[in-house]
Amino acid sequence: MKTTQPPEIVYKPVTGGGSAVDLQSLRKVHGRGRQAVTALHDINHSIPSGSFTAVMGPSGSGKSTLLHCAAGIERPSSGSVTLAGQELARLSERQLTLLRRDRIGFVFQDFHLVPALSVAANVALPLRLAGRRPDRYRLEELLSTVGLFDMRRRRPAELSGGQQQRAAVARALVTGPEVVFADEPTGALDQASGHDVLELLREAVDDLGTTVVMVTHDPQAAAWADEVLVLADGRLVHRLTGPEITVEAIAARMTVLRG
Ligand SMILES: Nc1ncnc2c1ncn2[C@@H]1O[C@H](COP(=O)(O)OP(=O)(O)OP(=O)(O)O)[C@@H](O)[C@H]1O
Repeated sequence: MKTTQPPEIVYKPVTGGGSAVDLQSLRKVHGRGRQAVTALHDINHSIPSGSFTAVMGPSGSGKSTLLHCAAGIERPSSGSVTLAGQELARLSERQLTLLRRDRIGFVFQDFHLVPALSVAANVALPLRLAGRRPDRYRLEELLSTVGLFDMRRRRPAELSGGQQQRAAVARALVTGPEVVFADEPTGALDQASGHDVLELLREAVDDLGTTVVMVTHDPQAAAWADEVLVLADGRLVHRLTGPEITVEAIAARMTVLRG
């Protein structure tokens, strides 16, 4: 019997100047009927390849929903998302899983490290899951970059929160992803540890050409970005770029929204 396999993804490399994430008329409704909540209304935005974007907005404004739709974790209700050159609606679940595994990195507020594995094994995990043998030299270089080489044999519980998050950033970068999505990566950290994590994300953009998209509540964290998107009630209500981005300007914008 002839079986029809979904075609493997043909990756279009995202080249300089292109967009890493493209959102067209993106709309997301959670739930149905009377329970329905429109979390995103008609969002149009392109995130340039090799840039650092911060997504801000009051609680419930749609930040996580935007991140999840852009990363292919949630399907939009309508509109389109193009991520790393792929229009997500055209991909099967398996293709989407492969795209996320091979081309995308994730960093979460609460680290999501595997407690039973060493730091080195946690960092190498995305490669193992992809059936790729980690290159020892590259892995050690990455562990050194995030300042964890000497701690590589420890378990996550033997690290501070900041060290755990640096391990999580290394894990997100180990496959050489085009886009890293970070959901409140400094939310559980003190200021000094948060600074270290933001510096690593900034270096990934500047040195490796990675695109970083980060949800944050913190104007200090958002000030590391090249562009700050501000959401309110599921709409993109403001953008700050370049010299407009200062901690004070971001904080002032958030204060206006909180009323
Ligand atoms: N699974 C869901 N089912 C129903 N409503 C949802 C669901 N997820 C989110 N929502 C609603 O969608 C809206 C946007 O939620 P979202 O989590 O994206 O906001 P957020 O800006 O990330 O909030 P926070 O800063 O509090 O994390 C909110 O009104 C929320 O209650």
